[in-house]
Amino acid sequence: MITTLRTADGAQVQIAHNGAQVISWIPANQPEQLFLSKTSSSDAGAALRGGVPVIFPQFASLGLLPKHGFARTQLWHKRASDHPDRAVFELRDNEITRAIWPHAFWAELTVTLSGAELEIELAIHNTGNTEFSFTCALHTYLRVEHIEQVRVIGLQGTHYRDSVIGVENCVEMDEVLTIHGQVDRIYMNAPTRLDVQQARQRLAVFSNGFADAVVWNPGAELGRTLADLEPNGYERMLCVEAAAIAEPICLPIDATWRASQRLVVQPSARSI
Ligand SMILES: O=P(O)(O)OC[C@H]1O[C@@H](O)[C@H](O)[C@@H](O)[C@@H]1O
Repeated sequence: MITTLRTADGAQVQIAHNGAQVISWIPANQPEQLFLSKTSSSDAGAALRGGVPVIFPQFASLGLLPKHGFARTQLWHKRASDHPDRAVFELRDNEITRAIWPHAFWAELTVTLSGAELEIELAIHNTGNTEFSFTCALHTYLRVEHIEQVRVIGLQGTHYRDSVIGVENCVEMDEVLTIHGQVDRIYMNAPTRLDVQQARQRLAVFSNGFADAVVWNPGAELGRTLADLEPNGYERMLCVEAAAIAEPICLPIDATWRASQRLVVQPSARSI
């Protein structure tokens, strides 16, 4: 099932209830901003390759749980919203989640749309009687014209883990990051604003409450091995993820943690 929100000025976002996964975002008078692979798996229990998968309670294979946790493959429940430009989804622990991760929780994803902006907020609440910790991410697949022409600005001086070669504590030297081949990095304590520049637009990626940022592109070789990535799909996508990985979030009983990612598009290289 898919929920579509539209604003009066023509912006539109689509969210699949499976995974509470945003799968399309078209700002007012702009082209589609999110990548969604044409060969995504439609199998129940599989996440779509693209949009904004919600990663919880474990990022990647950095722990004992299944890769990227279970939130992206669970069916979320859409709540009634009092705002036409906002959709709210929730997921509570159930038999499947407890078999993987023995904690009582409630997760809420709030998607808010306005003319040139999309905001996605993730909230996690501990409803159990022991504290727990988790890692998480909003695994945003940006749609790009061509990966080799994309410029990511804002990471210079930030420490990162290079997950391709498994090396910790690298430092980003470049003022402008360009992508050539496989890139898989966790930038720690990343700036709260990154800019993704292309010939015809600039996208500002703001994060609030997520300490880390992940930049991922599989490159040609790994891309070919991903059955759900369309041929040469790596050329048309770049993941810029808002994440909490390096310092897992420790949530006491009855506490709530919230963090968000906000995307703002501008047609030219003007600053926002
Ligand atoms: O193929 P998946 O499970 O969707 O994961 C995609 C990628 O997600 C990224 O966030 C990770 O940094 C990569 O290591 C991983 O390969």
